[in-house]
Amino acid sequence: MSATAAPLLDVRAVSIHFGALRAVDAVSLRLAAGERVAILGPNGAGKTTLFNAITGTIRATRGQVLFEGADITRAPPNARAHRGIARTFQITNLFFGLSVEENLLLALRGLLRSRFAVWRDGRALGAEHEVVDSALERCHLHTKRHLLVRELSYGEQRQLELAMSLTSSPRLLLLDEPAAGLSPAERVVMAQVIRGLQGSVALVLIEHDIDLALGMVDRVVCMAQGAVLVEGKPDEIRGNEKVQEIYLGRRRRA
Ligand SMILES: Nc1ncnc2c1ncn2[C@@H]1O[C@H](COP(=O)(O)OP(=O)(O)OP(=O)(O)O)[C@@H](O)[C@H]1O
Repeated sequence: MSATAAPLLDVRAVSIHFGALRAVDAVSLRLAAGERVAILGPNGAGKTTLFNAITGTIRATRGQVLFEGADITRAPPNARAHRGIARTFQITNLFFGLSVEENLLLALRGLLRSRFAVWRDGRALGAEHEVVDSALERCHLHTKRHLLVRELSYGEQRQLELAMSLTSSPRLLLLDEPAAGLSPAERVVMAQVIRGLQGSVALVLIEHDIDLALGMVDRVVCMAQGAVLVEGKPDEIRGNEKVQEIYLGRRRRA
């Protein structure tokens, strides 16, 4: 990030309290355009709560969240989505009896309802197909476009969730455990898809598989007990004793 450019995302000393519990305690996080950051940490560290404060499903008790310089601390999730922040759709939002392409068009039209008139001229239809083609390519689903969602493997359905999030052309995408429940082979594909997004969209991802996470991002923020314990590049995190103790050590004992 250059010294003068405003960060894409600027989380400033955000705290989130649930009664007496400080689930997130004065956490700051800055992301440049296109940067990819993983949030790691043991159960209860505050990862999901911080993530939700960025998407807007939880409001910060203290601190500020800025996106492209605008204060969105109090903005609801749909206003944040309109500004360019997306999170993955859940499989429960997919229409299993419709094709992959139809699901993507529905995601896109849901978003575009207010931008285009109900009727569409040829130019708008062409623009829609460009967005759908690009999402299919980027999520390795271009050969599956006419299949029904129920005919996809579980891994492909997760890829489709990601593709649907891309239809809004977000500048920041939040991924909550994108590889959870996938087979080893499906995890490899998901990691390729996520790495392939490099440069086009900034990412904040929570992932419990530390090796997978370290291979997908530029920077890692490791949280414990609501605070940032360590922050650094994947190689620095791999060799960090504190991280090994609280995270890798925990996993070795498991
Ligand atoms: N809505 C809520 N009300 C009360 N406490 C909550 C709420 N949401 C989370 N917490 C508590 O806040 C703390 C942080 O939870 P959070 O889910 O953010 O952790 P996490 O790092 O995402 O953990 P995990 O990896 O298990 O998902 C935990 O102690 C949790 O019990």
